[in-house]
Amino acid sequence: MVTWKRPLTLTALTVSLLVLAASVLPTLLPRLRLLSQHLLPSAAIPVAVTRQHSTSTMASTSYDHELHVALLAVQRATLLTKSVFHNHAKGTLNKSDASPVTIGDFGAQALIISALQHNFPNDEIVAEEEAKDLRGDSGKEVRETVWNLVRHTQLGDGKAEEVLGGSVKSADAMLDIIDKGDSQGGGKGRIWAIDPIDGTKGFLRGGQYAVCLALMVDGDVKVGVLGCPNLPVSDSEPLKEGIGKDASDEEGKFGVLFSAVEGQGARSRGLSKSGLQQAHEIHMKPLENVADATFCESVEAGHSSQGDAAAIASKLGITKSSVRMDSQAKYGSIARGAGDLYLRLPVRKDYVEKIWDHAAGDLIVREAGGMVTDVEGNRLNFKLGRTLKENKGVIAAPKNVHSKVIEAVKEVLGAKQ
Ligand SMILES: Nc1ncnc2c1ncn2[C@@H]1O[C@H](COP(=O)(O)O)[C@@H](OP(=O)(O)O)[C@H]1O
Ligand SMILES: [Mg+2]
Ligand SMILES: [Mg+2]
Ligand SMILES: [Mg+2]
Repeated sequence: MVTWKRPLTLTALTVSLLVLAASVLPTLLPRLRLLSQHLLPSAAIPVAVTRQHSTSTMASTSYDHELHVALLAVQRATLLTKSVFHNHAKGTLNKSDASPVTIGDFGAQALIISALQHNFPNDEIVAEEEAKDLRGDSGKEVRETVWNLVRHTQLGDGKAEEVLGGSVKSADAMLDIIDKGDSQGGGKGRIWAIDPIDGTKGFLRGGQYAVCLALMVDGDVKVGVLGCPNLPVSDSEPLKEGIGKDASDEEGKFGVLFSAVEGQGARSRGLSKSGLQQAHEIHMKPLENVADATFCESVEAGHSSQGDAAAIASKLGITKSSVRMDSQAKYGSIARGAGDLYLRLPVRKDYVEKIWDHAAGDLIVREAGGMVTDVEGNRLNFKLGRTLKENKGVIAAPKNVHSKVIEAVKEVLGAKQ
């Protein structure tokens, strides 16, 4: 019996100690927290976040590593698209929805996913393209061309290439990498959205296009990067459609790389063929009177109703003619103050916008001080899968005039019903 008595006494003692601790701790905890706030600078208070990927074990919500990888991955992909533009027949195929896809789209998607898989192997990826047309005998010629582009595209900075995990191992590996972008998306976990070439029609015409990458966490965009090789480097150059000056190519610089991290503002820097250039903050241009606005819209009348945009502009008293440019370069352009509004007005009732066409631009404009909604004034909802099925159109504007623009949009679109 003695052998039972000791443990029983010990257990009783432990239980009374626990009861005592439970009664004292609630009164002690707030005091301890107060004390720690006085003793520790706020930056030293750790913020816990569960990271799923294996390369970084540091708990942080800064997304520094994600941003760094995304910037380098997009910059490298723009080298491939530039090379396609200057040195190749574009190798255009028609997709099932009759929209074009080029060897540049496939190659850029392969390079970006390869970098994401190297750094964040557990993250999901929603990307626009798939490798189906590159497989088998019928896909051999395009596959070989894309493979040659992918394996020969490198940043001229060894450290940057190391961050991205170097080159893709084989043509077959490249096809599987392209198809890793088949996630169905949704509102849970870490999901990257990739548009390897947004504005493919602009790319083919020598107009604007953008290489787009965004990280969503539980459906909120946390990191957004847009590489726009044909935009002028300077934020103050007037907004115009068409190709930017290519002369700077000789110095290894061309176009612009926009980026934003939620809560940390938006930035831009020149694109380069090597490491990252120095970045600076960008902001929407202050606009007191909406009648003074410059607005941008799609070049393609099939993507956005230019008639409705003209009617809305006239209701707002806007007299400047619209600037038409392809791709998410429109988001970047208003975020840097080169224009004021972006109007995307539905042409067909049955068209659903894709998340990769908007995720990066949405964050970049909001972080630059703007507001981005659909034509009803609702925020874009990235939680619903590969498409924005709850939203129609896009209206991006400085915060102070956004509701005025939505009023005009509703009047014009409402009158058509
Ligand atoms: N009927 C339609 N309405 C709106 N957007 C459309 C559309 N058909 C295609 N698009 C999208 O418009 C994007 C280009 O936008 P913009 O007109 O602003 O340049 C295309 O991206 P891709 O070029 O990546 O395929 C495509 O996803
Ligand atoms: Mg497309
Ligand atoms: Mg697109
Ligand atoms: Mg695309």
